[in-house]
Amino acid sequence: MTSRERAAELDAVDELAGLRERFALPADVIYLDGNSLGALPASTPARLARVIEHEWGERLIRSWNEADWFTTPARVAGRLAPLIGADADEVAVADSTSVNLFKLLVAACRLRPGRRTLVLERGSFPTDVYIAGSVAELLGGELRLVDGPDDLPDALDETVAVLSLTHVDFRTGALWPAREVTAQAHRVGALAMWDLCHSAGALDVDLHGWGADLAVGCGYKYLNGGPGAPAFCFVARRHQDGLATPLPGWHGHAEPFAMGLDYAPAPGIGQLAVGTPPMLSLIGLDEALSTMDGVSAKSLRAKGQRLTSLFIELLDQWCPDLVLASPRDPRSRGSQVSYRHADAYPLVQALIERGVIGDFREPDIARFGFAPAYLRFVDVWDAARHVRDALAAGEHRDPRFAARGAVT
Ligand SMILES: Cc1ncc(COP(=O)(O)O)c(C=O)c1O
Ligand SMILES: Nc1c(O)cccc1C(=O)C[C@H](N)C(=O)O
Repeated sequence: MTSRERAAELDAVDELAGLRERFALPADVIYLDGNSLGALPASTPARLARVIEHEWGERLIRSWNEADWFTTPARVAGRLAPLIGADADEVAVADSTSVNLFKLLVAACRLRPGRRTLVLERGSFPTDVYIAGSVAELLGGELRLVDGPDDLPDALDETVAVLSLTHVDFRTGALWPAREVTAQAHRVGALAMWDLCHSAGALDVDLHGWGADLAVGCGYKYLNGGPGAPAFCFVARRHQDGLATPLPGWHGHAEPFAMGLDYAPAPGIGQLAVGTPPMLSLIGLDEALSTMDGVSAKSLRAKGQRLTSLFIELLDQWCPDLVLASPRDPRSRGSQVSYRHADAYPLVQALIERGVIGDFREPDIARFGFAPAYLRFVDVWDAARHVRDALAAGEHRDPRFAARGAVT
């Protein structure tokens, strides 16, 4: 790929090209941070304005029934399920990923009585490790951390209740082979749980195909639900009879308005609801998922692989000294590309000033996320060009960018 015209040709034959206009992206920005906060769907402002002004403002409490607020979580779960290879009644949309990790890690230990070891990867997103550590402490169990796939045979034994892994490494984009690793956990009788924060909406997640037991993920990255949009949980149907949440809130009660003092769980996945759903955020997620209606996870994944491969190919040519931190094989990589660089922080700031928004992750990672729903191949070409030009101009050494100001 040597000319921008070839990138434009790829856009011309891209079957997902039409999706871009469903998003409201600033004209002067190339947005490579959809793996942290997804873009705004064009129809979300009007939908939320209607909900605020009419459903909340005019109809007030009546909207819980009239506007189907009570059934919205299940409806949103139904829209999300096909993107993660699950059935609608195996998915709950509620709370944050952190809270859902807590609910499902405790539930996993309860589904495997007598076992109290939780196995996680040291490089997991930190919240996963914090929550699992707390669950281990509360249950009098052990948190065992592995460094990678080679450690699994030693770490997995008959004491393990659950192996919980982040499907895509948030720093490097490296991907766990989910089907094989799920089977490995099952061979010792453990459950396999997947954190899909960096997968849902960009990768061909296939929870049924993998044989996964449990999963969590967030709604505000590639699913574009908006900042702090509710997260999701998945519990395979075969585990739902034995499911026992540690957070028995009234929205997960079989009869919330009976207001009885005894907790009776709602059937199936329903008990994973806890308190009142954040309706505005939830409806934001509903609207965002409606922009993906009919879009297959497979086609998103295929485009994401081509976008990331093009970025790597261009930077290999133009900046051969850059150290790729992501796997070269697109099948082993999520929808992001990361580079290690001594000046990664100022480099990212310089790029942001140029309108190319990626992010920095400690200690030395410049991270670029490629949301297949709204990025074009010409964006990839332009972004790579900016990386080349910023480095060539020494902008990463500009003292203006040295001080760590931004936190995201
Ligand atoms: C892999 C992963 N897990 C968990 C989280 C935490 O999600 P939340 O802030 O919704 O709890 C994030 C992002 O913040 C993440 O990237
Ligand atoms: N959840 C975030 C937030 O509240 C503020 C800024 C960034 C985030 C993120 O989601 C970060 C993201 N999980 C990551 O992979 O780094």
